[in-house]
Amino acid sequence: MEARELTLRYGSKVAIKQVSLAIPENKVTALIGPSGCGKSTFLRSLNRMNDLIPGASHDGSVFLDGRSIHDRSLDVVDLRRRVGMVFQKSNPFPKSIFENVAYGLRVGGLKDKAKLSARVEKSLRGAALWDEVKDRLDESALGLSGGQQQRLCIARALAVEPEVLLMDEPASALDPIATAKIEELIHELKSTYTIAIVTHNMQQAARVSDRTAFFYMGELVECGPTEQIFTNPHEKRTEDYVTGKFG
Ligand SMILES: Nc1ncnc2c1ncn2[C@@H]1O[C@H](COP(=O)(O)OP(=O)(O)OP(=O)(O)O)[C@@H](O)[C@H]1O
Repeated sequence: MEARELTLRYGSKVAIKQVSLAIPENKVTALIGPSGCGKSTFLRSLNRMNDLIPGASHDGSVFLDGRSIHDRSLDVVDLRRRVGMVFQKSNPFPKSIFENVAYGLRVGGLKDKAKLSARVEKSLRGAALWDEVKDRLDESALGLSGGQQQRLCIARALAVEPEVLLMDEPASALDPIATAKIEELIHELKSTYTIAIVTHNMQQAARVSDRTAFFYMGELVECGPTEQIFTNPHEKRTEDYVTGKFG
C-alpha cells in the first residue's frame, strides 16, 4: 500500500498533513509518535474507516496494488475485506468462538458447513489460538482471556483472507505474556500478510517491525528501516522522541 500526499481533516482540523508513506508487502511497518500526532488517523485512512466519522475529509491518495482506494468503482466492503483491522480493545461479538470467526464468511455468503469449519480452523491456527480453543468452539467468546480474545479478533480478521492487516495498539491492554504471544504472532503473520501497526511502545516497535515511521503533529517526520530509526535517525525530532526526551 502507499499513501501519497495524504491530508485528513476532521471538520476544519487537520489531523494528518501531506503524508507520503509506503507500506511494503510482507513487512511490518510500525507507526510511532506522541499522543494525538495522527497515527490512528493514518492507519484508519488505509481502509477508509475514517469515512464513517462525520465531517472527515481528505486530499491526496492511497493506493492498494497500484489502484486508488478512493476510486469510484471500488467497493468499500471489498476494500475492508482486503485490508483488515484489529483494534486496541478486543471486541469479540457475544457469540460462540466459532461464530465469531465464521461471521465475516457467513456475511460473504459462505454456507457450506464443512467449508466454514475448515476456514474457521485455518484462521484460528493462523492466529495461534486453535490448540487453546479447539475443544470449546461452541462456548462464548466472552469467556476467553483478554489475550485470547485479541487473538480471536485477529482470527476473525484473517478468516476473510485479507492482504493487509492494520493493527491499532493491539497489545496495549494485555499483560506481558499475552503481549509476547501477539508479538510472536505478528512475526509469523508477516510471511503471509502486509502489516501496519500503531504502537506507543517503542521496544515493541523495535522488536516487531521492519520499518518504522515517526509521526509528529500530523506530519510524517521520517520513515526508514527500524534499526536506523532507533540508532541513527536523520531528524533531530526523531532522535529526541526515540531517546525519550519527549512524548
Ligand atoms: N473522530 C474525531 N473527531 C475529531 N477529531 C479527531 C477524531 N479522531 C481524532 N481526532 C483528532 O485528530 C488528531 C490525531 O488523532 P489520532 O487519534 O489519529 O492520533 P494518535 O497519534 O493515534 O493518538 P493516540 O496515540 O493518543 O491514539 C488529534 O488531535 C485528535 O484529537
